[in-house]
Amino acid sequence: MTTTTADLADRDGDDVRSCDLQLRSFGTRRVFFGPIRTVRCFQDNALLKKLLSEPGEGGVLVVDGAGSVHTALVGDLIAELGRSHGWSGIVVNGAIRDSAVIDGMEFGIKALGTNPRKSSKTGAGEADVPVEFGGVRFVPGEYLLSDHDGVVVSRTPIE
Ligand SMILES: O=C([O-])CC(=O)C(=O)O
Repeated sequence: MTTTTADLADRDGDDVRSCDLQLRSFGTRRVFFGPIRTVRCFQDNALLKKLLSEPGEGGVLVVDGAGSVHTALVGDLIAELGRSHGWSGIVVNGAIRDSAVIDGMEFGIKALGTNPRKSSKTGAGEADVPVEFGGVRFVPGEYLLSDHDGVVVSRTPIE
């Protein structure tokens, strides 16, 4: 991977699909990319835990938690599930916890922030549907690159 999000912004100009949210970075993998899978949920993390327990095949899980930072959608155990199942990283429109541990993990996470309060575990939500936040539509099967400058989505694979 030599392409940066700034390269994609230059390539696509006004059409660049760059997320406007100023997400915080966690984990040692500060650059991650791959095909998109999605979960939409609200303060409930059973569904995303299920997906991260399946082979990730280098994908990026985009979690639309509706911007709620009231509960943590990801903690160190769920992050480790994703890392060990071959996911490249997770982008969360919501909060995480156990951030000190996650910061030492070879994994990539971007999230709005942190909150130690746990989420419910009913499985409510939807998987693999298009989600939208920060002015970007995240479409399952399209490609996402996250680096030091931001998060950008592309219809074509990023190399
Ligand atoms: O289980 C949770 O709700 C999140 C968590 O603490 C973890 O992943 O370690």
